[in-house]
Amino acid sequence: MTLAKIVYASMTGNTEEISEILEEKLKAAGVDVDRVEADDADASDFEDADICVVATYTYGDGELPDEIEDFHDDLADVDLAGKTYGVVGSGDDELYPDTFCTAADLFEEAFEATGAKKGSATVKINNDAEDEDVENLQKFVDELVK
Ligand SMILES: Cc1cc2nc3c(=O)[nH]c(=O)nc-3n(C[C@H](O)[C@H](O)[C@H](O)COP(=O)(O)O)c2cc1C
Repeated sequence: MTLAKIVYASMTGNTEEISEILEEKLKAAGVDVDRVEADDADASDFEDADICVVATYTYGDGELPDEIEDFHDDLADVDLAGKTYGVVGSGDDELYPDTFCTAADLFEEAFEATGAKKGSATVKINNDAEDEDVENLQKFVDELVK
């Protein structure tokens, strides 16, 4: 069976909820899911997954949250050739228009260096997921599993 691993960072709950939506939709598509908070995850965990997903908010001035920084940096040391990856970001496009979801962009760059194939365009969500975002997350999952 196909295994997806979702690693997420969330301070106030928006990204955690997004990761739960992703888990639910992947399971509905017949995929086994392992969803782990960044603090408890290691980049090498992705080595036994078929689909690798990161969901992260953006902090500071367009920065990675502290708790997912090591995970991000350690992706440079893993070989994910043959696997599919996808990234989802939560940010605030009104308060931080110039750095909206840039942590998600940093993960996309890191994944590109692992040899994994991008399964879907990065989904960027303004704070918590609304109906339109949930539809975009469904498309994201559909593309990752096909
Ligand atoms: C101090 C601070 C800095 C932030 N910086 C950014 C930023 O640079 N870019 C952005 O898109 N969002 C930024 N945000 C907004 C959060 O990423 C956004 O509220 C997100 O939904 C939080 O996710 P969470 O509920 O999973 O913690 C910032 C929030 C705080 C509190």
